[in-house]
Parts: sequence; structure tokens; C-alpha cells
Amino acid sequence: MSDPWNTAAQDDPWGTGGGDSGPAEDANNNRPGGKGCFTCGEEGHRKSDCPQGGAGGGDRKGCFKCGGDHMAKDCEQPDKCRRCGEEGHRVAECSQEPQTRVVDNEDGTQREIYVPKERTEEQLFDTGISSGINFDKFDKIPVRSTGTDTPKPINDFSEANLRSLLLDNVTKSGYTRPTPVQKYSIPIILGKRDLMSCAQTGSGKTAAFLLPILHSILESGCESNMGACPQTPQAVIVAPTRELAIQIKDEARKFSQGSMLKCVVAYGGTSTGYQLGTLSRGCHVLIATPGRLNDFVEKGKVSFENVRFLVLDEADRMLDMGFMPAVEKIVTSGSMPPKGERQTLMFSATFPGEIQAAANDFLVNYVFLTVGIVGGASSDVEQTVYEVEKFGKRDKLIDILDDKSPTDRMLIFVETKRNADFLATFLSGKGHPTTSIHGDRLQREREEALQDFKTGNKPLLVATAVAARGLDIKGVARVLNYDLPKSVDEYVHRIGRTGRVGNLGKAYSFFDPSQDSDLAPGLVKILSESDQVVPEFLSNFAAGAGAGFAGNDGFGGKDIRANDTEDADEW
Ligand SMILES: Nc1ncnc2c1ncn2[C@@H]1O[C@H](COP(=O)(O)OP(=O)(O)OP(=O)(O)O)[C@@H](O)[C@H]1O
Repeated sequence: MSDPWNTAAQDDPWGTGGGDSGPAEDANNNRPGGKGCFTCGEEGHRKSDCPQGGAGGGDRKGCFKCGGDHMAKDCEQPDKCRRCGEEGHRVAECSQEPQTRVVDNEDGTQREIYVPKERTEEQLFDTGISSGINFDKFDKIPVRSTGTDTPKPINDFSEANLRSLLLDNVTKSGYTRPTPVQKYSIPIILGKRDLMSCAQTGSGKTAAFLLPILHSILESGCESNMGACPQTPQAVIVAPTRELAIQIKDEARKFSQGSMLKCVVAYGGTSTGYQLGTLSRGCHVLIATPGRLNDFVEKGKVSFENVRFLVLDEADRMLDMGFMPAVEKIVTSGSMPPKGERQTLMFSATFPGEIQAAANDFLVNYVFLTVGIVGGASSDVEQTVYEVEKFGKRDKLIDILDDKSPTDRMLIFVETKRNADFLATFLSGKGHPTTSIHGDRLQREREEALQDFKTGNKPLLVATAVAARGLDIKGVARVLNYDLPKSVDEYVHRIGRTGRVGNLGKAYSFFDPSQDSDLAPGLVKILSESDQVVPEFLSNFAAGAGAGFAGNDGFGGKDIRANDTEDADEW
């Protein structure tokens, strides 16, 4: 019988179609362990380039066990498991868990095939941040929705008629009341409407889309789908970074615990074979970064034919210049139901007008929901901006560190990957246990760095923008913009890693006039809107920069549709 998950694939370490770690990881047809061409057994080329023919349609097929001129099934050598290396069974029958391993590349270098560790069910309930002293103030934040026939908000989770299993898990997560974005978004999504939802960082947007989606899928009854190929998830959630995708998957697993529902994550830098193996066991909700998602669709392992919900988390980041082509590819993929047939949901704390215009193409008759100021900073974050020139930054950082308890966690943002490593080494040398996260680190190192930071083993984390969005980490008391970002929206996301769900936090920023003067007007606006002290030097730079700033436009932001006033409710 043919095996759609390719369990006998020659280049498949987990029996599921591949195991490399880059986005196009299975495209190379590398032999296990990198030992030569599959067709002729020679090293130095791939089977697709083999002069004897091969992947390109040639009829010679070298045995993947011994390299001989016959099919593997006719080989006299015993089967050897590609996972544990033992004879007598194949990978599909192996009882050992897949593990991270290092393989040789054709060019003599090595690469790591990373298999992440799954959180246990109990650990899932341990990760969320407990609500803080200002949680009740959330209810005072003005909420506005525009669009026709907008479903009315709920005041309590019980009013949403969610499945009891979900309500139990919400209670087990420590949620007593919905946050404003949850009060409004849950009934809108349950009312089968498209939604563009904008609410401040750390205000519970993840549960706002997960709960109604999980409810709807559970209501319709979820088949196991075990072994089906392609897998046909009912919900696809796209996130801009790997760590955010993992976090959303863990939240989805947490809320659906005790049900048949399968929530699977797919992201780059990790063994595709391992991820496909997980996927092959069934998938109702797929959370993914765009590159890996498109890769799986192209490989025929995922089809969107059953998609009822498409979520773009951090929607503005998903639709900015860098991500737009990948997102368009997902949305226009042949199997994706057209807008109107699927529900499309977008969430972020920032929504610039041009991004709303782009988003318009993906939504139909949508509700535009704003909780507070579009693009506004959380008022629970105390913001301080220092004027510091490039060469004064390190001393100023040490001053700030000396002023904090050594166990307080602080997230330090820098602009370049090189500087992240450099600063982490410098701080470690000064006796401050520090780790770093950025795009040049191996995925295993990235996840280990986050874990070290979360546990407090390394209370300082130096990061590039990769950690700016969505990450929800307990006990982050302070954020420092060692280098300020280029846009004020990115500033809002960065400082939003602290001061979450009603907890208080502090954000420091080093304003270097030679680099950051264009940001001054935007910063002044953000600081003023969130009742922070605006330093005189910053006002002066802002006045000098003139009208260069085109940021948000105050409370409620603006629904870019012409009928902004139609059926507008303000609460
Ligand atoms: N109703 C609630 N009661 C208490 N805690 C909640 C509630 N809803 C969410 N939380 C917790 O609040 C924290 C922040 O939630 P979440 O990460 O969804 O925020 P967000 O709005 O998506 O933030 P960001 O814009 O930074 O991505 C999480 O730890 C979550 O578990």
C-alpha cells in the first residue's frame, strides 16, 4: 500500500518526509547522514543532478541502504532504523522518541536537525501571567466597533455559551473575567463575522480568538484524521515569529486540554520530519510561520480545503512589506476557501492605515474593533527616555542594572544580531548572567535562551526585533531599548513585553540624537497619550523634526472604510 506520509522515504529521518532544518529543507534529497547520491551512491552531487538520472525522471534508483543498483526492498542488508540506528526495525516501528541530532552536509559541513521538547499538560497551565493590580482598570478603556450588525459584547465567559470543557480550562488558567478585547471579539467571532481587532499589548488577544475558534470546531465534532494526507485543519493561525507560533500552540493546547482536538505547530529551524510526524497524527488547528506553512502546502502535506478560520496574529507585521508575499501565497492558495466562505480574523496592538488598506483585500463585511488608542502603549508601562549617545550606552546600561534587583528579569533590545551577541558577552563578563536571541542563532539555541530567561537562570535577555511581538513571559519587570527601533509601532510592541494583564512594568529607552531624531515626534505622541513625562530634549527634537510623523490618530484610531460612522458603537 502506498504511504502518503512517505514513511519509507529515503531522505526521511523520522519516516515522515525529511528532517533538515531550513525552510526548503527537503528539497535537497540528501541521503541520510549526507552520504552521496541516492541514484548512483557517489558523493558530491544530489540525485536530482545525477548523470545517471534519478529524481528528474531517470529510471535508476540506488538502494538507500547499501547504495547498490537495486531497490531498497530487494536489498539483502537488514533494515536499520534511521532514528536509533538499531537493526531489526524501521523508523515507523521505533519506540524511541525523535531527538535532536547532527548530520553531515554534502560539502563536509554539519547541520543540526532540531527536535523541540513539548511542554507537559501541567506545564501549560503554569506559563500564563497572573493578572495584576490594574486588571480592573481594563474595563475603563474605551472600546469602539465599526461595521454593520455588530454582535453585542459579553460580560462574563459564561455568557458566551462556550463548551464546558473550554470554560473549565479558562478557570484552570486563572481567568475570572474576560478582558475587553475578549468581551467584544468572542461574540463577533461566534457570530461568524470577519474581524480586525486592535487592543493594547498584554490584554488577552490570544484567548480572544482561540476560545471561539476552539468552541466552533468542538461543536462541529472533530474527526481524528489520524494518518490522513493531506491534513486539512479547520483553523490556520499565522504568526510572524517561531517563538510566537509555539506560544499560541501551547495556549491552544491548554484551552482544548481534555478534548480530541489536535493543535499542531509548524515553523522553520526545526526538523520537518518531526513536525510532519506530529501533523500526520491529526490536525484541527494549525499554527504556523508563513514560510514553513507554504512549504508544507507545496509538499501536499497540508490542504486548506476545510479551513473555516484564518487568523493573522500581529496582523500588521504579517502584512507589511516583508511578509506580504508569503501571506498572499497562503490566502490565494488553490485550496483556501475564498473570503466570505472562511472567517478571517486579524489581531494586533498596532494597525497603520496602509496595513488596514492591504488587509481589506482579505476580509469581507468585517467588524473593526478598537480597545483604547490604536497603536497606543499600555498605560501600565512607565516609560523613561534618556538622551544617550552611542558610546555612552554601555555605561548607562550598567547604571540601570546596578539599580535593579539581580533577579529581576530585563529584556534588552538591540538593532543588530552582532550587537546582541556582543552585549550578551559583555554583560556576562560583568557578572550579569545574560543570554541572547536573534535570527542567526540555531532554533535550539533560541528556545534554550528563552527558557533560561523564563526560569530566571539568565535574568537578562538581549534580543533583536525577533522577540518584540507577542511574547508573553512572566516576571519581565523591565524592557530596555538599548537601540530604539525605526518605527513607533515597533516601540509599542517592544515595551509591551512588560506591564501585561494589569501588571506594572518599566521601559527605558536610549535616544541617540544622531540615529533616532526621526522617531522623536512619534515618541512624544506615544508618551503624551499614555500620560508619561515627555523629556524636554525629546520635545525639542520633535519640534525640529517637524511634520514627519504619520502615526495613529488618537482614540479609536480610524476604520479606513468610507462608512466609518455606520453602526459605530462606543462603550
Ligand atoms: N481574562 C483573562 N484573565 C486573566 N489573565 C488573562 C486573561 N486573558 C488573558 N490573560 C493572560 O494575559 C497574558 C497576555 O495575554 P496575550 O498574550 O493573549 O496578550 P496579547 O494581547 O496577545 O498581547 P500582545 O499584543 O503582546 O501579543 C497571558 O499570560 C494570558 O494568559
